[in-house]
Amino acid sequence: MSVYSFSEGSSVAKALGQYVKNKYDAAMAKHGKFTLALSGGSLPKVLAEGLSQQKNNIDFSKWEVFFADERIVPLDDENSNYALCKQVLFDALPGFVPEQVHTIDTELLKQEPLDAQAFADEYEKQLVHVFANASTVKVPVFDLMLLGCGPDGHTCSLFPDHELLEEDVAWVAPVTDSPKPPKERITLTLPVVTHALSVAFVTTGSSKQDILPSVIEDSTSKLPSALIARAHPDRVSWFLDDAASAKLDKSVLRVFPFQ
Ligand SMILES: O=C(O)[C@H](O)[C@@H](O)[C@H](O)[C@H](O)COP(=O)(O)O
Repeated sequence: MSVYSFSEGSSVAKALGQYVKNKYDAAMAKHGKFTLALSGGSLPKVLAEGLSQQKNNIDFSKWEVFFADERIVPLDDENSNYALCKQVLFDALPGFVPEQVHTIDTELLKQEPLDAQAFADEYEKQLVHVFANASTVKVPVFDLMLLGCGPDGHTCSLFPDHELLEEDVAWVAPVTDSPKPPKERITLTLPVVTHALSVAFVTTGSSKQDILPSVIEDSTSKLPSALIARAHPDRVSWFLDDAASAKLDKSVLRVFPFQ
């Protein structure tokens, strides 16, 4: 696991931009596109700042973007992860192809009562379509997952002690009891997240400093972020600021290698 900590948010953003560009280059060399899953929360703004410094080096039309989790709300709702990403990323950087940014199917919002499972099933179909040559593969393999980590150790919409941590069949699952509002969401499941070629957690601010030692240093932790980080430690990077990393043992911190 590579854990990086930076003195300020702008340095986290710059390093994240360099890291994503590096993963994008590797994916382009391998299969001519870049498959990415994105979380909401604070991540999109940090990512946007980092990518704005790389925009002349990246062809965003080659990006195939899914949401690692999404709230079941209209796409222009203030709670929509898509709405936030549209504002700071897809409209702000040149070249994103709308058909390659995969949103929840808002037609399903018309159904009463709301059927979260239907949203998950439809989103899984979009994954099947994009990862079509995955017909022989049990799980889609993303080039990169960009995730947050909540103060309770949750990531995506996978919450501590939740039954979804046992899910080993579905690629996308409904959540109807999210402790973080809104309650209704869909999320990629652990099998999908842990099969990604690379996973980066982007976590800043002092509200994260108490949980990070359990997530990063405790090899027995059952917290969702820890389960992902431990699945393939060599594929996992953490982008922290010094406020978030304050309670980590300094020996876990690495020097950021990309320039
Ligand atoms: O839709 C969501 O709620 C997010 O995808 C969620 O999983 C987020 O990544 C974490 O809660 C961390 O959020 P912050 O970075 O804002 O703390």
